[in-house]
Amino acid sequence: MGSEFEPVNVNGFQELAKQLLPKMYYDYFAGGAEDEHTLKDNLKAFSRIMIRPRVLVDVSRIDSSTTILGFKISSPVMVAPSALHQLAHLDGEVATARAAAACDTIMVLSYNSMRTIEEVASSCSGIRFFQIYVYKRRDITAQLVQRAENNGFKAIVLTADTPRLGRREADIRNKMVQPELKNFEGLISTKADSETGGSNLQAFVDGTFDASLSWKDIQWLKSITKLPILIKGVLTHEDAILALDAGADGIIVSNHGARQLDYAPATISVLEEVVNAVRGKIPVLLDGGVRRGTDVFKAIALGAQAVLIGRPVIFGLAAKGEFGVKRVLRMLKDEFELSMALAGCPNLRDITRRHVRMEQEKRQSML
Ligand SMILES: Cc1cc2nc3c(=O)[nH]c(=O)nc-3n(C[C@H](O)[C@H](O)[C@H](O)COP(=O)(O)O)c2cc1C
Ligand SMILES: CC(C)CC(=O)C(=O)O
Repeated sequence: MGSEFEPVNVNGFQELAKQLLPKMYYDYFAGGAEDEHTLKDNLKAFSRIMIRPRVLVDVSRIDSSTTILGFKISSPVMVAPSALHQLAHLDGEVATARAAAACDTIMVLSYNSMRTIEEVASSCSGIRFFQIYVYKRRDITAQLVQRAENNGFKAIVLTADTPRLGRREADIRNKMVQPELKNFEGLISTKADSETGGSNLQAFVDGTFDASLSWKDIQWLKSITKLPILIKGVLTHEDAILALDAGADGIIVSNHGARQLDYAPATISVLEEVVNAVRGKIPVLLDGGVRRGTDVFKAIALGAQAVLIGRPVIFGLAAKGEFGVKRVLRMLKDEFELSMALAGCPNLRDITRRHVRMEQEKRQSML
């Protein structure tokens, strides 16, 4: 199988990426924390949910578009923030941004991107959010937030699940080296030496990230930006309520693609808990393990406004650059629209809780 192999679903891009990338980089992108239990469960939990299709509904027109924080997107599949895109493809985050814009969806740019905020912003028009970690040097985080705001980014995504780096054993074995990050040039060194001789990511995070960050700091974040703030990494109803109380404008149910706390729950298994706590007051989004249009359908049925995809984008980028990312986004949109048609839901608002059956509901099946 050479690089001529043409994937027919997003998993095919992972196979291609594995053939093409150096092992150190493929493992960094694909891997999860420790036993990778949650990594597997993010996928398995989707497969435990069944769809209850309705028939004889007029589905001659399918509209999968939706609105997130007032921004219209062509389907509820967005690009999750992920670091270091130039390790997948030379064009890096610029290619990803162009693909997202061409597919009329929102890209969340990672704080740890390799192309700068300015390069991405000037590469094409498109709706973009900016993801942040908070550094011990808060002035640096504040400067990046300001730059994102000045460059037309529309929201800030605060990643809340990374006070320390999860233990990614493949990276430790491979002695993964994080390249220096251009966004921070002249501000802070993003070079780090591993004390144990393994991956340097741990040393980098320990040296720069502020592990004291807590709910009260949302007020600080609000004081430095006018942009709406989404909290990424919420997995419980308790934290959903705290996010609401802190004045968050949105929640992303996420376990960081199973790269942080292993044995954290699969995201789709806790989505409903968060949605019920939020009671429609702010949008709830989800990422983690979305690989099929049917996964998107299940997340929408359980109350998500949209989903984000991480690895599929990186694998599309690694395999075929901007074109590969477009293919991934289009495949998921097409598959999602097919699911909508086959389940009897012409619009997103037609997809309801009654269109899915969770495993624990099997015995009292309404089918
Ligand atoms: C290689 C890689 C790098 C990531 N980097 C970031 C990051 O910089 N910031 C962040 O908030 N999340 C990061 N994530 C997590 C993603 O935003 C997202 O939560 C996750 O990838 C979703 O799961 P999926 O890969 O199964 O779609 C990263 C994920 C991967 C795979
Ligand atoms: C350096 C890391 C914190 C980037 C990241 O979020 C990840 O690799 O999951």
